[in-house]
Amino acid sequence: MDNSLQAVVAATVSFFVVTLLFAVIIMVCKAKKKPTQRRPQTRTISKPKSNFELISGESATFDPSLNQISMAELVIATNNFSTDLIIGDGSFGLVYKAKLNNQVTVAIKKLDPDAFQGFREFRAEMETLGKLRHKNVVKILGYCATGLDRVLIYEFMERGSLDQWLHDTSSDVEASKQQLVSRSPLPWDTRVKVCSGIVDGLAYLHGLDTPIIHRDIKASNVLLDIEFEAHIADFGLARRIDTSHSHVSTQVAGTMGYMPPEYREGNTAATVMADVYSFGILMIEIASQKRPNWPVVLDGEEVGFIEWARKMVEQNRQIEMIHSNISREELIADNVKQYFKIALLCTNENSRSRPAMSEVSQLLKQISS
Ligand SMILES: Nc1ncnc2c1ncn2[C@@H]1O[C@H](COP(=O)(O)OP(=O)(O)OP(=O)(O)O)[C@@H](O)[C@H]1O
Repeated sequence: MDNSLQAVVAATVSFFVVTLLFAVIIMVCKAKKKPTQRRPQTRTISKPKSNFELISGESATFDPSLNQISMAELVIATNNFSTDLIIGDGSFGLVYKAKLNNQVTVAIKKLDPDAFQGFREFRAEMETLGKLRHKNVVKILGYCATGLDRVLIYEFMERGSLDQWLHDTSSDVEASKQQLVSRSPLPWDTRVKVCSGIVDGLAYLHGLDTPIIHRDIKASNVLLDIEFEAHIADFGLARRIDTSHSHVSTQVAGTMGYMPPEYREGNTAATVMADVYSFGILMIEIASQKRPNWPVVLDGEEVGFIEWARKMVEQNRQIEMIHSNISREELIADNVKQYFKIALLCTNENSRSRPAMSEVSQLLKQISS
């Protein structure tokens, strides 16, 4: 090998040695930095607990002041989720009545881990309800998220849901009878009070900087406290809307009988006016105790719920629309007429002609005062 070839080989070998050395140095430096740079796989809120395991990013939009309650405490409080303590059975899981360590009685909703929807429900409730504060919106007191279990803890509503006061729901959950204060027909004034509470809750949601559309206003989503104050519950379908747009496009959501006519016409935009319509239907249900998704017999003919209401009002038969278990002596004819007038305004076929909830609140106050 001549001298020049030897020089080339030497230069190449030293180049590789130096490059290898640099690579090793860089790798060592990276390995040293790794522990401080790595992002945690799960995110926690304020007080991480050993059993706390949210999906990455799940907690990002929750109110940090919400209490994390351990599964161990819930198991003790519910006697291992005993069937004796069941007070409700919703589409996302069972609801239990229990007393926590701090002696506060609560309603515990254990979402069904098999249902994917259960996870969505958890997120939706935490992201919307978890941040709201209004006397007519049910409060979340805490939550538990461990493994696949998702549990929501609410303030306990002594008088259960409104539908239990309007319809025979005894077959739903027999045990609930022992857990809730006994029921008797609601007096007329109480019904108007319940309506006012729902209206004030909805006016609050719709009046937020980023308004919230509930999208599933119905009797089973209204809970009653000991004073018959209404609390809007179940925000699993709720949507926040950007105020720069009057609506958000979405899939049709809600419950048959309460859904506005624009949904039938294929207009799937979610607007606050859909809530106004559902509330109008609920007002008629509260007075008549008829179920909105069942046909009604009017003068020997079967008609739809809203058609029945409109025809009865046209014929000036408002008092007849009120369920027979309400004493006629309680009723003031003008107030009853005004009540159904408001209900029909809210259920106007044209969504733009429906009143805002703040307006409905004023109109209702005229009856209740
Ligand atoms: N905070 C609470 N206080 C008292 N009872 C409650 C509370 N939350 C729920 N319940 C009871 O549990 C029942 C089931 O509630 P849940 O919200 O799971 O379902 P739902 O609204 O009745 O039905 P769906 O989920 O199909 O809309 C209610 O009807 C009510 O009787």
